[in-house]
Amino acid sequence: MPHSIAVPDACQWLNQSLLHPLPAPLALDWLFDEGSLTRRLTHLSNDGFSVTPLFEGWQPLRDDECAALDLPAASIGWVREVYLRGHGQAWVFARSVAARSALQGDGLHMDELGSRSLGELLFCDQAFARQAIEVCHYPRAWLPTADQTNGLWARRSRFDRGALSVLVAEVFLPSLWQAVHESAENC
Ligand SMILES: C=C(O[C@@H]1C=C(C(=O)O)C=C[C@H]1O)C(=O)O
Repeated sequence: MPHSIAVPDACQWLNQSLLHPLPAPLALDWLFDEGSLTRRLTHLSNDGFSVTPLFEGWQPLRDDECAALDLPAASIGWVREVYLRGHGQAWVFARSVAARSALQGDGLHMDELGSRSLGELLFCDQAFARQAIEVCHYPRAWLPTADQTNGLWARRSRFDRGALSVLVAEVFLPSLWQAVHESAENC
C-alpha cells in the first residue's frame, strides 16, 4: 500500500522582507507590483484582456483567509474565483473573498461583477486602501484541476474600505510567465 503523500493545503504567506531566497527579479517585479493587475495585463495583452468567472457564491472561508480578515474560523464569505485571461489564455487564477457580515453592511456588489474586473471597483474607488502584499507557493489542491502544479507563485493583499475588507489572491500561471518573457516589456 503506497504511503499517502501529505499534500500541503496551506499557504505560508510572507512579505518581501521574509523571502529567502528572493524570486528572480522579473517575478519579484510582478509579485510586488502595487498597481492594478488588470491594467498591467490589459497592457501586456494589447487590450486582449478578459475575466472568466469560475465560481461565485457563499462558502465557509479557509483558515488563512479568516486569519487575514480577522474573522472566526469557517466564517461565511463571498468567494469569487476567476481566470484573468490574455488573448483567451488563462494567465492568472484569482480568488477574492469578503466576509458576509461586512458585505451585507456595504454597497460593494461583488455578486454583480460577472466578467467585469473586480479591480475596476477596488482601484476606481479611492476609499479602498491596499494593505501589504504577501506571497507564497500556492497549494496545488487549491487550483483548478487543469492548473494543478506545485510551486506556482501567488500573491495576496487586502483592500480595506471602512468595515469592509476584500482579500484578493492571484496565482501567476506558467502561461503568464511565458507571455512576459515573450513581450517587448523585457526590452
Ligand atoms: C485587484 C484587481 O482585480 C483583479 C480582478 C479580479 C476579479 O475580477 O475577480 C481578481 C483579481 C484581480 O487581479 C486588480 O485588477 O488588480
